[in-house]
Amino acid sequence: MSAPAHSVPGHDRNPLDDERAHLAASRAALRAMREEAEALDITDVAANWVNAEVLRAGLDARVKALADLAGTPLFFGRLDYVPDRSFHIGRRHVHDADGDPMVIDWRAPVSQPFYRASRKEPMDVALRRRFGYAGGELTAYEDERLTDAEESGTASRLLQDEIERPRVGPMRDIVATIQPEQDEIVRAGIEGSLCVQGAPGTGKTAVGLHRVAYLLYTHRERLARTGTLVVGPNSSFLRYIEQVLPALGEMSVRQSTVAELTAHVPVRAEDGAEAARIKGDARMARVLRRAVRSGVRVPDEPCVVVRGSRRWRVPAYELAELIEELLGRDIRYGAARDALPQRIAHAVLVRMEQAGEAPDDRVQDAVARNAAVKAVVKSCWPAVDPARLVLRLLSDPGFLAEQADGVLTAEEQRAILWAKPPRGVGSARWSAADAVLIDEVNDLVSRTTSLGHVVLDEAQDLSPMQYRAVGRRCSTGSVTVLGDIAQGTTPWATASWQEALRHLGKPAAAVEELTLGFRVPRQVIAYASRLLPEIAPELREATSVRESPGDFSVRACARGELDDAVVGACRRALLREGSVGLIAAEARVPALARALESAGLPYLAPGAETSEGARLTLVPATLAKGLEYDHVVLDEPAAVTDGEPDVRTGLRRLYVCLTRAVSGLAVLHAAPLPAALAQE
Ligand SMILES: Nc1ncnc2c1ncn2[C@@H]1O[C@H](COP(=O)(O)OP(=O)(O)OP(=O)(O)O)[C@@H](O)[C@H]1O
Repeated sequence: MSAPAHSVPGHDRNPLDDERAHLAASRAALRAMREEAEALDITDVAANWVNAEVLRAGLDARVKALADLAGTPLFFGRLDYVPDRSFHIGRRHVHDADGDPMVIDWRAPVSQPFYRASRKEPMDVALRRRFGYAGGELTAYEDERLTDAEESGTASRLLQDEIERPRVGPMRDIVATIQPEQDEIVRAGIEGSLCVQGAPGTGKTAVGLHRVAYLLYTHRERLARTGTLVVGPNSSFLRYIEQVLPALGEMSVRQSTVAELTAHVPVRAEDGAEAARIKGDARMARVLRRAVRSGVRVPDEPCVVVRGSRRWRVPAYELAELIEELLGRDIRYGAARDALPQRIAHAVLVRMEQAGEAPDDRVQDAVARNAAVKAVVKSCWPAVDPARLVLRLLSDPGFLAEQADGVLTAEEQRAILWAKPPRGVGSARWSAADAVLIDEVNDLVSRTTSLGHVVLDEAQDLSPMQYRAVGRRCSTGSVTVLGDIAQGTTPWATASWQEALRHLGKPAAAVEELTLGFRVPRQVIAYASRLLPEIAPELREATSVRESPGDFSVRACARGELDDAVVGACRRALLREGSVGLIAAEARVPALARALESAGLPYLAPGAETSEGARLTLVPATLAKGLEYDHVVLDEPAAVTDGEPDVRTGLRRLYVCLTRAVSGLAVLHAAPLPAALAQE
């Protein structure tokens, strides 16, 4: 590979000049494409006002997608195929006035070798060129001649610079530097569901977002119809990632937390760990299924329908057969309830025909709406209100005992019963886990609409019932599950991906592993990995592709000096380039906030966008997951572990906090460190 070049011997013209000319021409072509879209007159083609509005909205979206974002390179790479075909690769497709491509979308099949081709497998690529930019200006290029036996393969400087670049602001796309093992996940087919286990900073979130962009490009129409969804752990995380997909030209992807997906009631209470664990257990699905059907009964009286002067009688045993038959079928409770009046009406029609009448469909519909038929349905297959049903289950010990018999122990039942039963759905103090139970009942009553593809990030933290809630939102679509078992910090965190996939309803999904760490410096990841034998002994230690060793320090202070020392560490970190995250146990946040304020250091809350002018964020340990900062100051690890209900969860929380750093980590403590971290 040649180093970033500014001139090439033997050539009069600097290739950079040619590339700059191509960049200018591509920009002009993009401008022309946008102007053409803006100028399109739809009055002749749109038959009516509604059509015109739909067309206009589509065009507006197209014009927006054609914007030439200042500071974002229009292309970042080039592939020369043998013989003699060359493509520039960028975020979007650009063509000239004749329709010939000037820039190819990174997601197109011809772009794939940019990410995958190697000396071992050149994939017909003679030359791969990467471009370096400063702002929107092309400043360097780097060539790899994959079929040239003379050239030795060395690491790409531009790639390395991109990885090491200091961070500030929200998460960025990685489209110019997706690595081969990541690309395999990004471009995996839409039919198969996938699960990715990866250590901190291996790019799981980045890969998941690029995968959505890839699938939208490859299956545009299908996914426009069925929809896509990205599920993340909390709103500050979603704010951190929300600009990646729009930067890739994709505006239509919904991003949500599990809590938002299941927000059927206002959540006003928090469960204790034991109650939450039981409510999140998959056995609850059995209890709920039973509870939904608990009101179904067989009648002991016939149904008598009066029409004109005649009375038609369906005997009780025949009604019972209809109900038994519906119970035995695998259809939703609500669908069966809708079907029952038609079944009874059909039984009446059979009798009419036997009596020589010739009733048609309209008669059947009328009979189905007859008061006597409705009365049978009401008493034998009662309507179920999901929130009311869950309320009854959690407040009526007798009802719960009946539905949970043989499924939950008496002790478990006691643990989930409300101490003080609420008066009604409106006044109940619902917890997040209760909302998930209501979501399950909703689905038992009427099927939840499935999306085309769902990306589930930080998946290790979900309870089995939460997996089920996500699973029904992709029951006929596919899912990409991303997570790290070692970062599971809920009492119900999943122990194995196979189990999680079963609850999601995708037991056949392949489990892949990402192994290269892009975020955390080598020394820091080695330090954090000392916790692995205790928190996830089956997992391998993460690697780091970062060249710079990073700053790393652990400092013991006297108890009374800790706050000042932490403020001092933040000050020092702010002298460097990039964002600074002060991570601390929730209980320590108020004291540290006061210390920062009296020191005159302004700070942000997690999720608020960092900028050159506001680079320090005070992050409670519970919200650190998924985020990253150039420099991390970690306050009092013992307080972080003490904030969790058990030792393993505490150490896992600490592992998450230790692995947020991009360039440097300073650990400050007054209390003793956990044993694994205390050893020299
Ligand atoms: N191929 C790549 N090129 C450049 N940067 C990358 C690449 N892959 C990942 N990164 C960067 O590494 C950092 C970590 O990525 P990401 O947050 O996706 O990791 P993660 O596996 O989700 O981490 P965690 O488990 O801690 O949530 C991000 O800044 C991301 O942009």
